[in-house]
Amino acid sequence: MDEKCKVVISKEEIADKVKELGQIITNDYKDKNLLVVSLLKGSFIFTADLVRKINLRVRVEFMTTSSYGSQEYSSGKVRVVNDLHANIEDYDILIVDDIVDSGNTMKFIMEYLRKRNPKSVKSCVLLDKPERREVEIEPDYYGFRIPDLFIAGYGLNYGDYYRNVEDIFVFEDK
Ligand SMILES: O=P(O)(O)OC[C@H]1O[C@H](OP(=O)(O)OP(=O)(O)O)[C@H](O)[C@@H]1O
Ligand SMILES: Nc1nc2[nH]cnc2c(=O)[nH]1
Repeated sequence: MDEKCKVVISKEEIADKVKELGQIITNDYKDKNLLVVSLLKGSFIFTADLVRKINLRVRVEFMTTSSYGSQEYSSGKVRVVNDLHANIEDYDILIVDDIVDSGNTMKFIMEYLRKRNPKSVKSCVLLDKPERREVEIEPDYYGFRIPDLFIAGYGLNYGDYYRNVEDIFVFEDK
């Protein structure tokens, strides 16, 4: 990272929060049949950390969704680039994503998966940006509420890069 970047949430704060979320989810899902559905690409790092803090027998599957392309605003059109092919009727689904911003992605995917008759569908995101909401949706679990900043790092991209940065940061000149 260079001097034009400012850390918004440090890797230490993220690690503490992920551990806390893992403990809450462990408790809430102890009598359920948990299937984590991770929305790529942005959630790959959060999912990898979160599922290791869930102390249960958990199945993990992935879908790839896209609505931003290289832009800083949602196109409003969510594309399922790679679908989930498993039969999910016996499972309690927890959709895991890095961020809820406009809400378009999470709302669309929750409705999309509900049509396949799972036992339950809930959402878990590390970041919630409520000021930018375009549709009505509240994540069931979230790590941090953040203001209207376009952030990167910890899985979130800027252009096609920066997903590997350990902290969550903003470019100060953007
Ligand atoms: O609430 P929304 O406005 O829909 O924004 C949230 C979505 O935007 C990002 O995905 P993106 O479409 O950029 O694809 P990516 O996962 O490949 O980064 C992010 O990973 C979420 O999935
Ligand atoms: N990288 C990145 N992707 C997003 N998708 C929705 N909001 C954001 C954001 O603030 N940063």
